[in-house]
Amino acid sequence: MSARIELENLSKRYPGSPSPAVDDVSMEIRPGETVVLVGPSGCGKSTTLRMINRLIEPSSGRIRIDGEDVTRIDPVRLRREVGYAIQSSGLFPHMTVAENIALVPRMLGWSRARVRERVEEMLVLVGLDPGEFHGRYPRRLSGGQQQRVGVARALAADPPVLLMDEPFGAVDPITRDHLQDELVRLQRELRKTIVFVTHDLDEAIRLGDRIAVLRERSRIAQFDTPEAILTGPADDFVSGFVGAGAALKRLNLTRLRDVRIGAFPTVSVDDPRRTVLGRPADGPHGELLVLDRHRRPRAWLRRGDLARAEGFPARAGRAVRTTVTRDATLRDALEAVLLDPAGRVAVTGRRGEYAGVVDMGTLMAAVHGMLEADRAAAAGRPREGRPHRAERERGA
Ligand SMILES: Nc1ncnc2c1ncn2[C@@H]1O[C@H](COP(=O)(O)OP(=O)(O)OP(=O)(O)O)[C@@H](O)[C@H]1O
Repeated sequence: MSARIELENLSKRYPGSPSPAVDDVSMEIRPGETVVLVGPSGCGKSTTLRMINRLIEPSSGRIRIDGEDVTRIDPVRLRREVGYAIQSSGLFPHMTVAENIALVPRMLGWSRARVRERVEEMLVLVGLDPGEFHGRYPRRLSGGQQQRVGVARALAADPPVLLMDEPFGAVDPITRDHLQDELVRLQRELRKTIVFVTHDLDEAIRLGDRIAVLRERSRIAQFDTPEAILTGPADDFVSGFVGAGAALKRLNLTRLRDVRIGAFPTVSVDDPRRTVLGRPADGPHGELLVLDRHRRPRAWLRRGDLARAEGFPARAGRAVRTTVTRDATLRDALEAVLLDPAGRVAVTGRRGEYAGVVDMGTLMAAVHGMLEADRAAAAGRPREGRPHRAERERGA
């Protein structure tokens, strides 16, 4: 369920301000896409966003959701149709996690049983164990957990539109990366129309199907795909904002699931010694990867390890310490490969099962492929029919 959002000559002048905070903005956001508004502090991103759910009334112009003027939609229905998540989660401190999530469904008059069921469902969706978190108060949650509850609350009434104002702004960088990945995963399932505000370009690149780079008074400097903005900034303002390292930033655009990962020789802990000895360690690193009974990467095995180990192969080799998931960006994978003493890292699927091995060779081949595609695009090949980010990542 998703909806089209149209902003039409939208302006906002705060009382007493000499100039408008938002000046004559028009844009169309397609159903099911994630649009990120990015721009320097004070340029009017939040004001623009909050006019969509009427937390702020426009001075002039119009906003339509699926063709309907939002000023005509009654406030209760608007809450149902537009979820809203903000920095520092905005949870009510005197309410439990469950009560916070139940807020809009209750307001809509859902039955107790339905509300209870929905709360559980939302907690599972954002990766929190209902038994553990249901009755907790927000002050007893970490920053990242609070943000998850904030997202669960915004999604509780299954709104077609989700507005997010720097929702991950207040958490540490690692948690933030994680929450961004989770949002990409959620969006793959939910396909909401999301408008997301941030001043962090990397976040915009990771999350946006399209990015609107805003300058002062929310004027649109460029509104396009992340690739187009990175490879063809419209003017000096955008290139200044994109800054140096555009090629490196591109690594954030691609996930391991989208690139070819070469096969690597593997054996199982249950394989008899003879089978393992018969298996040449013929990978690019002269190693075999030992998988446990659930096919999870367990140890790297070299020729020399074969003779030494007792209880072989279960206790042989070097334990696998770092893995990356297929949802990791190439940048995350590059970081892991650079930090790995042997320059290779095992890739895993959702349940930790083996999915391949990446090394510099894999990453370079992927980057070269991307650059070639860029050159082809620059040579004027049509880009119509470009699938949404979520579809691209599903491999559609
Ligand atoms: N309630 C208000 N009254 C008067 N001026 C306001 C009000 N809220 C925001 N402004 C002004 O409007 C402009 C845009 O603010 P807004 O919060 O929309 O920007 P932003 O791009 O979201 O900024 P940031 O990234 O720093 O959150 C700023 O100059 C701000 O000072």
